[in-house]
Amino acid sequence: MQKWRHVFKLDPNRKLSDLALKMVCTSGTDAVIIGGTDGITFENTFALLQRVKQYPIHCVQEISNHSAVMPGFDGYLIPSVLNTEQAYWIKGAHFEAIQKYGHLIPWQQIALQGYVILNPDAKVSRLTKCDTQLTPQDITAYAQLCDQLFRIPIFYLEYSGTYGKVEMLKAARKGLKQSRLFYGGGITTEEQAKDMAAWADTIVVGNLIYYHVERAMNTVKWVKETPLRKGE
Ligand SMILES: CC(C)=CCC/C(C)=C/CC/C(C)=C/CC/C(C)=C/CC/C(C)=C/CC/C(C)=C/CC/C(C)=C/COP(=O)(O)OP(=O)(O)O
Ligand SMILES: O=P(O)(O)OC[C@@H](O)CO
Ligand SMILES: [Mg+2]
Repeated sequence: MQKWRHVFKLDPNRKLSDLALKMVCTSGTDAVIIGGTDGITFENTFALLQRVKQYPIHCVQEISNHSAVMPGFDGYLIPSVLNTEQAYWIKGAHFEAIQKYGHLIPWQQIALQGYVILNPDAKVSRLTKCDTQLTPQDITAYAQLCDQLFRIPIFYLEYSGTYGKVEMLKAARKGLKQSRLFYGGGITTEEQAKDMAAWADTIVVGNLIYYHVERAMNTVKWVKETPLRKGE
């Protein structure tokens, strides 16, 4: 995870042809994340994991509900939503999962992600009732909260389904010292990929795989050829 520059996120609740899956897994991306907001079950997660396992690519699960928790992944990403008032999405679901699986949890393979979700129309925003009306100053403060106070290893700026604002990414970068900065949301063009890759350590591409897989393949090179800027 410390070296990831580009990753694809696959949704077990969406159809993907064998050819498209092969393209994703042999694209040169650094890892495949399996997860999504709704309709995620043990069965569809298991089926997708088995398909991805045919390829020599790191595959991690991003856990969004208890019933899909599954052994066999190379690692686990656990979201915690920072810009919600609902404690359940910050730590409540996590408490329940630990009560259920505590004795089985491979702690060394787990990383927490501090999410700030900024697209009000994404399913994940509606689910977690997050406050998306944030200023760049708010984003810098959330980044500091994540990094300096909570010491969470990943700060994830999430625009799922829509392309975000570079200014928000710059504001996040300002507040970070240790945490990695993930950006995900609406990347479809070379310019978008490069503009975000200049500020984020890791770029996550999801939806594009499902409607234009050839273009999604290009995002790997667009991101990887972009140098990372750490200051203005
Ligand atoms: C051996 C064994 C059993 C191994 C596993 C052990 C293990 C790792 C146990 C789990 C420990 C643990 C603490 C789990 C946490 C459980 C949990 C349910 C946490 C809550 C996570 C959370 C805040 C979910 C809310 C939704 C969310 C933030 C999802 C992240 C993914 C995301 C943002 C997807 C984007 O949404 P998408 O579906 O693409 O949306 P659009 O359709 O709108 O684009
Ligand atoms: O699906 P897109 O909009 O590419 O976003 C990627 C990822 O951040 C979703 O959780
Ligand atoms: Mg999605």
